[in-house]
Amino acid sequence: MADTLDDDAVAERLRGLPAWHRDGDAIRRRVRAPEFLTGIDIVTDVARAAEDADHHPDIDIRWRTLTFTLSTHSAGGITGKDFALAAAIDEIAARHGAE
Ligand SMILES: C[C@H](O)[C@H](O)[C@H]1CNC2=NC(N)=NC(=O)C2=N1
Repeated sequence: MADTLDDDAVAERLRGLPAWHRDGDAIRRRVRAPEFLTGIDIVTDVARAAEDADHHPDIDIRWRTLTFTLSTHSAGGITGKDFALAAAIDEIAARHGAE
């Protein structure tokens, strides 16, 4: 099981991923897709990355706005796995022209 990161480590890593913020035991970002179906493509690509990593986000879809929430449930907090998937989500969002 991955170790949870302490508050300072979470804050330090968030500085490298400015689209993300902390909410309790999770990190979260909103992605605004150019079109609804582009948002669904983003969700599909994130789902594939999540399966590859065996680490899965909570995803909220509202028209063109996607919200991704990452936490390591088995560890009861935020771990390096969450930041690795966060970076992958940033790359996928950028590739699809999302903000
Ligand atoms: C057995 C498998 O590795 C676990 O159930 C994984 C699957 N995906 C997961 N995703 C997230 N976000 N947290 C987990 O603890 C987790 N556990």
